[in-house]
Amino acid sequence: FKRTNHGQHRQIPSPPGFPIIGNLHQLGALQHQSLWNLSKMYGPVMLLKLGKVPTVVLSSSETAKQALKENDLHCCSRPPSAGTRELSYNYLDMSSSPYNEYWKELRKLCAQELLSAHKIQSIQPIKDEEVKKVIDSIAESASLKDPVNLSKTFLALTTSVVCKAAFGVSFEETVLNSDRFNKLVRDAFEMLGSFSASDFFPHIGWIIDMFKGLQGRRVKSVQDFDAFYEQMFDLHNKEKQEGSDDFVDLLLRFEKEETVVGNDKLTRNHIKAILMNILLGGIDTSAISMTWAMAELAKNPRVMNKVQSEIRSHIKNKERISFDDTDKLEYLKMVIKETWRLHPPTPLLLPREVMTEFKINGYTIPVKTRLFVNVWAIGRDPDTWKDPEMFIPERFMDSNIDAKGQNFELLSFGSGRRICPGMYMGTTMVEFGLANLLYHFDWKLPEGMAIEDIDMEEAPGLTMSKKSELLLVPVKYLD
Ligand code: HEM
Repeated sequence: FKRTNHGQHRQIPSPPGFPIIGNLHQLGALQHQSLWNLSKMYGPVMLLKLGKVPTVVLSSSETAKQALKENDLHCCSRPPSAGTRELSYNYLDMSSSPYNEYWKELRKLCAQELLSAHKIQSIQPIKDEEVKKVIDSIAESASLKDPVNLSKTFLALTTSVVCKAAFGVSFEETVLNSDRFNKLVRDAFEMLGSFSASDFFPHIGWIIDMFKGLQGRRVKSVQDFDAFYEQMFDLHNKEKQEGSDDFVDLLLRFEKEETVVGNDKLTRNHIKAILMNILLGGIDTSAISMTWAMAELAKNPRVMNKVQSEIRSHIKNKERISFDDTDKLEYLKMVIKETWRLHPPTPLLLPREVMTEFKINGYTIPVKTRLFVNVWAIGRDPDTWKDPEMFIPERFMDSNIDAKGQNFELLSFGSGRRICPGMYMGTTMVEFGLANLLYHFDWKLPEGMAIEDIDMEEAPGLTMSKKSELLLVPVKYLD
């Protein structure tokens, strides 16, 4: 890195580090927060050495735009990582595949066949049914005046919707509701979120991972998932339901038709890797978004009242909210954007790897540099946002800013070639889930709890969930 920068290039500002570990010790448990604090001293383009890996962190909307828009093609690959290699069947999935023909064709296939607006609208009956179950269960708690654990409720909701869309409705009782399946998903999230030494010390890190037992746990997690997928494929082949076209049905059809992706025919391993993306990309992010939104609403009764009035005046006395109803809820959409500004579910996006040298703010970013975009920091940048720490959805009134990847102030889904392909699925899930819970119930704090007691601490991990579970007491709105 030094050689490339020597003489002819300006040095990228960089905090001093130690030999071998570089700046690793400066990454706290909440990496986006540590990096934000460092960026206040070293600027919006900052170089860190994480173990052996040169890493550039971008912390302003302007520098994010230079990378993700003006130079996207130079930096839209992904770095190799031991954790994702195992879970992705050697990078056969969308999120960890390097930028190449295979990734381009896979992404196109998934965008058209699995995650298109048309396909997502076709799974609306699944959402309707799952949300209805949630409402019935909350109504029971309301009649007993019991608090509801909203963190768990949202996670269970998104798990059922994503799994039924992916694996089919008919296996709900036998497989998807089982403890075994829930544990599989939990373990995989843990693997992805855990610190892996081999990602920072390419030649010796695996030894540390082995001693820590991480490597063994990874292999076990993948083996368990593999067995689960095989069981699913068998069930789909044996008990094919007429007219059913869940994601597994579609992918097995592509396999049968010998569909070519990149240079390979689609195999079972490709299908497993794609399903892994759907599960790990789709479940957590939407549930986290809904939990943070409800926590902010509980903390801000004015906003809670305003969003509920909007929903209730639009829906009137209908028993169920339809998919189309949510489209008209402008203030709810602002509440969600404001939630994503302060609590982006993936605060550093997914890491990118530079493929060809380019410049940001006049600094040269060499090939193979790892790139993080600190979306969390950008959402709190006082140069962009007035009163950045305050939850004020009205800031989006009369503003064109949305989270679809063109406004670099709000990058909850990323931007450029690697932008989240599940954006429509995620957004509609969050809008629909929140609209229903806010329409059917008022929400009070548990007895003895004051607004100041709502804890907004974040939990460490690849995705940023609320550390303590959110408990609120529902009061039924209509009987
Ligand atoms: C509120 C919900 C969601 C949020 C906030 C979110 C956020 C993100 C972010 C920030 C990225 C990285 C973008 C980048 O590197 O520039 C990403 C990538 C990805 N997301 Fe999502 N996501 C959500 C829902 C979903 C859903 C529902 C799915 C699939 C069912 C999904 C699948 C993926 C995949 C496969 C990638 C990797 C794309 C690639 O590298 O080509 N996400 N998501």
